[in-house]
Amino acid sequence: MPLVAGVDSSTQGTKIVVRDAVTGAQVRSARAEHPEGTEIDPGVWWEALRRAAGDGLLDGVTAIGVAAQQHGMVALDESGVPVRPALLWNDTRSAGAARDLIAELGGPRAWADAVGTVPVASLTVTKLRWLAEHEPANAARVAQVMLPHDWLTARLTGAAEPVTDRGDASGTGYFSPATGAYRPDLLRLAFGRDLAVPRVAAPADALGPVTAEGMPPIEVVSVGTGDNMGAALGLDARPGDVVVSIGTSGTAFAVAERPTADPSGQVTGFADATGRFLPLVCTLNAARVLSAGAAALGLDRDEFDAAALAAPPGAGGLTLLPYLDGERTPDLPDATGHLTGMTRANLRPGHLARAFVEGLLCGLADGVDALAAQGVPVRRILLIGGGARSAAVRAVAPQVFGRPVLVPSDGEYVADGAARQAAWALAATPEPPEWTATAAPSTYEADPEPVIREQYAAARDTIVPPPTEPATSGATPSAHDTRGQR
Ligand SMILES: Nc1ncnc2c1ncn2[C@@H]1O[C@H](COP(=O)(O)OP(=O)(O)O)[C@@H](O)[C@H]1O
Ligand SMILES: O=C(CO)[C@@H](O)[C@H](O)COP(=O)(O)O
Repeated sequence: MPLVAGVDSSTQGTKIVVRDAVTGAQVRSARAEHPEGTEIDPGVWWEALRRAAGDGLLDGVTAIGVAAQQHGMVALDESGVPVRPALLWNDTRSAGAARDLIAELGGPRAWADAVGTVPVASLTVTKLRWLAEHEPANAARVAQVMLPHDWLTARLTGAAEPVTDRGDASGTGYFSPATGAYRPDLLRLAFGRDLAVPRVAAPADALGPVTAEGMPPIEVVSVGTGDNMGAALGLDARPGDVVVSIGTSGTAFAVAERPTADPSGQVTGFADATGRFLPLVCTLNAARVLSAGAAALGLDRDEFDAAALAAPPGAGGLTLLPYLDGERTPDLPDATGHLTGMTRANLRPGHLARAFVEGLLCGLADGVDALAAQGVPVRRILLIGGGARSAAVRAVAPQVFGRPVLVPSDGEYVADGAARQAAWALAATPEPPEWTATAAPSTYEADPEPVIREQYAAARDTIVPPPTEPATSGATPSAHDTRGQR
């Protein structure tokens, strides 16, 4: 049986799965951690990949693909050496650059029309501006810019010409998913001059063999993609499915046949890994809200979940706005968390734990509303990512989203998507292979508890300014919307 491997190089770690190319059955898997931080030497990703791939994990593998955290700026000199550590998607130092770039192009709508996305600090284009302004000596040495998955794919193949896909390219801010072409004018606007960028390959292209020293002789490397695009492919998400991922980032996204262009900036109009589109909302605060809450309360994960589940919906009036690392959606890069509604009666560990779980989920429910406002159909919600392993998250999610929530069997869906792309490149078929060896998701149901989102919306609206450009494709701008209480 031919074997394929998928790599997920995400913020907190590298995960690799090896699957049967035909059925998709999982054969083995491994992971290696990344250090904390919002900038990192790309070599650390490579070493993590090699560690995870150790002990013969990739023996017998015929094709491999890499999906990685989106947006990270890997800026390289003439000889392909990084001029500085990569700035990651969750680094907010370029928030001022984002504001400047929006003004210089003529406002948020101009950006949404140009590239489907209004820049925030996460986008590569703003990091290039920051580099040009704050580190001119480094900027002067930059010859080419690429994304984390592009860099890892180039390390695997050793190819002189770096390659990317339209999914990951769509998160740069200088590529239009609607036209499928780079916007070198926007790169120049940000950086002041041209830079070499990777060639955008077709979704199922096969790039050639792995040539990296110390790696097994794998025949085919696929084009790879961004991690959220990888998850959509790994889950085989179809129109009507909204995936809510609780990893380092919180994301809500859906596969769409048409591009989106949300001038309110809440929905980023990305491309997917199959030739379609991937409207997406991303928050900076997700699974680590749970670990921060548990640490503050001196509880382990299970104790934290049990405490949250013992408290009532709405936590007796306690509400957390979980902007612990600043926030991206809503666009509040310098925000901190807010805990409101404290009384002597609700200042108890269980109520606090519940407020952390509810605050995290309400931010993502706002994201689902923002997708719906762009015309994205919401028929099923699929919950994935490390945070979806939490019993409290699984139980509270249907109360917050106001509908049942499906939790696919525990797995690494980003890595699975990269593996499925590798199998696609191997098969050279028009569509990705249908994998049959996937378990049915578990369904979590509960009565909607509108009080949770009402409290959250009231707290949020005291600090979130109304959008300067309202969302246009749907009914209501979501940052001030509690329609998720269906
Ligand atoms: N049972 C659990 N309950 C709550 N959080 C969890 C659980 N298991 C893992 N996590 C959290 O999930 C996060 C990792 O999720 P993952 O989706 O792998 O992130 P990323 O892809 O960004 O590296 C970590 O912050 C970890 O603490
Ligand atoms: O910036 C985004 C999406 O636009 C993030 O979703 C990153 O792609 C990082 O993902 P995780 O490490 O949380 O999976």
